[in-house]
Amino acid sequence: MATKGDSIRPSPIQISKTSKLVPVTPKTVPKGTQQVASEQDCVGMIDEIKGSKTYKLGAVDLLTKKVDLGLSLSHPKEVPGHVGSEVCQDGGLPEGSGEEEKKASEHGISSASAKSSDGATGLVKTSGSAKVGDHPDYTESGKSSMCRGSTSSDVSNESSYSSLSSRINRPNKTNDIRWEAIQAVQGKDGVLGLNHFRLLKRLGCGDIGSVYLSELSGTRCYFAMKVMDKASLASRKKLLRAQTEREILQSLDHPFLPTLYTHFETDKFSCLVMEFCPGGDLHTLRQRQPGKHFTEQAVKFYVAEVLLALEYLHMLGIVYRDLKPENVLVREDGHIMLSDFDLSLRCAVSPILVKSSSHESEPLRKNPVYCVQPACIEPSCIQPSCVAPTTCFSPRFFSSKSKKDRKPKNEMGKQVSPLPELIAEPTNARSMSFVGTHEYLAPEIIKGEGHGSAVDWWTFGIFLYELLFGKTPFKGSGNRATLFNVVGQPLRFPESPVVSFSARDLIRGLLVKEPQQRLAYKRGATEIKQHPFFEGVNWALIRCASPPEVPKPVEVERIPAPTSSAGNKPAVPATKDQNNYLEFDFF
Ligand SMILES: Nc1ncnc2c1ncn2[C@@H]1O[C@H](COP(=O)(O)OP(=O)(O)OP(=O)(O)O)[C@@H](O)[C@H]1O
Repeated sequence: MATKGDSIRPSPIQISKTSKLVPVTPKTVPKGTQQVASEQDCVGMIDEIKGSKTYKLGAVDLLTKKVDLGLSLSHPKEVPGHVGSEVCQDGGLPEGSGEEEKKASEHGISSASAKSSDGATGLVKTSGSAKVGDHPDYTESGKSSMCRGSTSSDVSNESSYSSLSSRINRPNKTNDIRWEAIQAVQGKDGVLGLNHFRLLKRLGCGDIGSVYLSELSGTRCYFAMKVMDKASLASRKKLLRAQTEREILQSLDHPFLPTLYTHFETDKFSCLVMEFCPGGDLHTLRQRQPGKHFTEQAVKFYVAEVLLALEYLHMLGIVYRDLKPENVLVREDGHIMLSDFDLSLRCAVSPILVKSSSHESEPLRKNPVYCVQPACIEPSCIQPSCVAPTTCFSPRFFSSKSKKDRKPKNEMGKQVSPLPELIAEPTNARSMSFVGTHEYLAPEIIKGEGHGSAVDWWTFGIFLYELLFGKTPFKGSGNRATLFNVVGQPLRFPESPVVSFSARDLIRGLLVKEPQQRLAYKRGATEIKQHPFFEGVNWALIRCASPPEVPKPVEVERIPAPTSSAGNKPAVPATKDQNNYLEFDFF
């Protein structure tokens, strides 16, 4: 949600492996961490990318020249960072939730998802405002709905699937009032649809859809609903991306990753209902800091949480591939949520328990403790309850003691690493896709050498650098120059702000151009957690630590719903064809 700020990045790029990316040989682009690639080498490399068919479709036009495609967006103010390859074609706000079935069907909502006749009752007819985060009045238990299937005969297969998927047990959501509210409505009405929600405000627009702040009608439970226009996805060949994102979201249950409360389809739209993060994203938050960079303590907090999220994803065989501050959202409690999985790669993973909770160190190649299935790429194969070690955090996150008061290292070791050590690094994954955001692209992606999970550790290094210094290390005057720098320029640190030796040392370890030499290549997040930068972090309990900043509750204006006599204005916003989104027209 990088709506403001001085550095608006282009949207990520993606060229699938079917594009004719010709890997650059070591001869053309020198390997090694400190070698400098000549401009000629990189020109050759980029020309080869440019020559591919996919390039001509637009995605990598960003490498060499600015394309205006993204500038035709209807809401340029709301979608900065998206001057990239694709126009946001989500078709605007979907049909009015809570509107009568007739109107809904006129505008493309299937009778299945719009069938609830009490949709209108969900419209709040009082004025005033409510704070997001207030506990809802809603008290009905959803538990009885857990085993009830949809009774609707006209729901699509996908809708039925979504209602089933939302019943997956998620231990992290046991006491979540939103979860219960969704379950209760599902139990009452069967499959959820747009008519169950009030779309209050557009939060932003990505490459494959728009995200709206939504209220589950009558519950004061707020969600972020990602709405994707299916026809647009199909015509732009983005269906697979959308499906990947949905399947990944369905498999997650982690405090720093999004909860997918439900998913449903209408004739026209595919909708993902997720947790709403009122704190915006770290890119926007960083711009508000003095000097436009975070303090080292704040950085330690944010990157530690991101690290745990990445560790969990790797355990599931998911290479995230798009880490950047824009994708790290701040929840209402100030903790983070990594969002946006449409560029992620799913692959096989073979977790190895290298150390049990005592300090044994013999590698256990069988995995009796964890039940992540080796080589299982289907999220449904993974039991969320098997990954408990990554879900606990520390109330005393930062060591507040002075150096002389600190316990000897071995005692600290006992305090901070009592957990078993598990390596679940999908290092053998190989993708030839050209995906990511220029300033964050790993050298092996740019060189087309094939990449695996080590790209996430590279981007983690860039992310750490940007939060600390307020800029990324290899940014050039344009995208092309940035790519040259990533591949060939050595890492340098600015003189200010002053950053600790351990932070710089960690960045140096992560931003090694050769993936095999990079920190965490072999043992994943475990290697990073043990770096002195994180000394004193109690990984098991970070969730209870005080965040650097807790967002103010968002005021949601309760605009009275129009009565049926106020019908001279359309109850739904205009579509993009009318080139005029009327977001608040109805609400
Ligand atoms: N759960 C959420 N809570 C609050 N805002 C969100 C949430 N999810 C997404 N957003 C905001 O909505 C906007 C669109 O998000 P979305 O994930 O669709 O795309 P994106 O991250 O901009 O990029 P991409 O093009 O890779 O999909 C972003 O600005 C994001 O910050």
